[in-house]
Amino acid sequence: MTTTDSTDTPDTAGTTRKHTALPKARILIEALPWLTRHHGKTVVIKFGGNAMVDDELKAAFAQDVVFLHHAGLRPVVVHGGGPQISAQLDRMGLTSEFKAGLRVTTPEAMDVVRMVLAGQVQRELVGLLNEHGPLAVGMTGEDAHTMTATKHYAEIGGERVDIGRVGEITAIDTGAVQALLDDGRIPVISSVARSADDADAHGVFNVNADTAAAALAAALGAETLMVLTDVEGLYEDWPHSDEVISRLTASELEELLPDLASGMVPKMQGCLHAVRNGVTTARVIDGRVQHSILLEIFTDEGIGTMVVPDEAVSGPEGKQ
Ligand SMILES: Nc1ncnc2c1ncn2[C@@H]1O[C@H](COP(=O)(O)OP(=O)(O)O)[C@@H](O)[C@H]1O
Ligand SMILES: CC(=O)N[C@@H](CCC(=O)OP(=O)(O)O)C(=O)O
Repeated sequence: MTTTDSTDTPDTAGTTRKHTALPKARILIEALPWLTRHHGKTVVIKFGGNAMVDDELKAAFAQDVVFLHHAGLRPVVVHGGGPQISAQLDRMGLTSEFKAGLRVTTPEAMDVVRMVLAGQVQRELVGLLNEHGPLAVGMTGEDAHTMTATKHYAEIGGERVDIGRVGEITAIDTGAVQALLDDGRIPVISSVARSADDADAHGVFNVNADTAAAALAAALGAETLMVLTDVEGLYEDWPHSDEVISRLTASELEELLPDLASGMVPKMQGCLHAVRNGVTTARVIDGRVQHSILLEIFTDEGIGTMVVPDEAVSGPEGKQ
C-alpha cells in the first residue's frame, strides 16, 4: 500500500504531532493567567520613530496590537517619528537641532512635524492595522481637545531656553479616545497638541511622543504604558555597558533620572509620571524584536525595563 494517510501509521504520525504540538500548547497555556489579568484593561503603546526600522517590524507591530485588541485588551497607540521628521526637514534644506532632547521647533518646522506625524507616519500605521479589519482610527492630540499645551522652555545649565513651538501638556480630554475604545476601535494618536492660549487659537505645539503617551496613559487610567524603542531597555551604565535594568520602583527611577542622557530622559520621565499617576506598570522594550509586545504582555519572563509604583505587588510568576 502506498498511501501516507495518518490512519495507516497512527503511532509515527501521532508521536510526531504530539512532539510539535506540545510546546505550542505550553505557550498558549503560559499566556492564560496574563490573558485573564489584562482582559478589559487599557494599554497605551508608544511606538518610537527609531523602532520603525523596516516593513516587517511595522507589520509585526500591527499584528501584536490587533492581537491585544482581540484578546480583550483596549490598546491605544501613540506614535513618534523623530527620524522621519528630520529626514523631511533635511529634504527641504532645513536643519534639525535638539536641545535637552527636544527638537527646536520653528513655525516652519512645526508645519513639517505636523505633516510628517499626522500625514505620513500615522497614516501608515493606521493602514497596517486596518489590514486586519476596520479597527484603527487616526487622530492628533488636537482632535476633540484631546491634548492641550502651553509653550515649553528647556532648562539648560539652570537657564530657561526658548526652543520654539514645543509644548508642555496642561490638559487631556480623554472623551474621544474612550469613545473610540468603547466602539471597539484602536486609536492611533500623533503627538501634536492644541494651544491653551485663546490668542493663539489656531496654534499647535510639537510634543515629545514619550511625554504625550505617558500623559495620556495617566489620564486614561491605563494599566500599562509600553514604550517601544531601539534599545533593549534602560542600560545601567550607558554607553559603557549594555546591562539592562529589568525592574525599578518609582523612587529608584527618580534617583537615577539626573544621570540619564538624550532620548532616555523623556522616556523615563514619562514612565515615572505614569506610575506616579495611577498606571500599574510602565515598560521600555526593544521595538526591534519582532512581536516584543506579545512577549512582554503574555509570557512569564517579560523583556526590557519595567517601572512599578513603590507599593507594587508582583503578578503571576513574579512579573507585573
Ligand atoms: N541609559 C540608557 N539606556 C539605553 N539607552 C539610552 C540610555 N541613555 C541614552 N540612551 C539613548 O536613548 C535612545 C532611545 O531614545 P530615542 O532615540 O529618543 O528613541 P525613540 O525614537 O524610540 O523615542 C537609545 O538609542 C540610546 O542611544
Ligand atoms: C518636541 C519634540 O522633540 N518632538 C518630537 C516628536 C516626535 C517624537 O517624539 O518622535 P520619537 O518618539 O521617534 O523620538 C520631534 O519633533 O522629533
